[in-house]
Amino acid sequence: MEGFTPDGEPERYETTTPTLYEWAGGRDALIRLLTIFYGHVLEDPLLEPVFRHMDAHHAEHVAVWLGEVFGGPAAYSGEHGGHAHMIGRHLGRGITEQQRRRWVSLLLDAADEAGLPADPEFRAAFAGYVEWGSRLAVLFSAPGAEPNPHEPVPHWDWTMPPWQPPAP
Ligand code: HEM
Repeated sequence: MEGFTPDGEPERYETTTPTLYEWAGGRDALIRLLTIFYGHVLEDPLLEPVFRHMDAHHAEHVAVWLGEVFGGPAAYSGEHGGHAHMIGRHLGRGITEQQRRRWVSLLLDAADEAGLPADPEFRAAFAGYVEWGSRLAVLFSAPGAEPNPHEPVPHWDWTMPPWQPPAP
């Protein structure tokens, strides 16, 4: 990475950028986030009918998915059926744009409530993924959609890495 000395001279230094998973707080933080989120989903008139019969472990499974996407353990691929399984859970559901918007809005609110890092860099990456992924969910769920089940679980990264002080 390149920075500048106090005299304005270029200076090179090494930093290790943490994964989004680590920055978020790891598994516990994601479980807290998704538990809070799906609690609110079930109180929401637009989303409750969609999630009324969700699996008892749904929040945990989506936390594991997000963990893998954000650079944590590849546990969704290893233990939960990977990308193909996630796609299969959305097929034929006909998710509307209004429902997608509400889903995104509640998840961003839940990030505050769960105390996820509020720095602009983390939230930009988080919101970017949620916007992208939720639009894909709408496409996967549309009548006649035939998404490719062989794709791997996506990996999301910083759009703008967090600033970290140079190593001494
Ligand atoms: C970034 C966006 C999204 C991600 C990452 C995501 C992720 C997932 C995953 C991983 C599963 C499978 C969970 C398991 O293995 O048991 C799932 C299921 C499901 N998703 Fe999504 N999803 C997204 C957006 C949405 C949206 C916008 C809706 C609807 C408004 C939705 C509705 C559902 C439903 C109804 C299920 C099945 C729940 C059950 O019966 O257990 N998803 N989602």
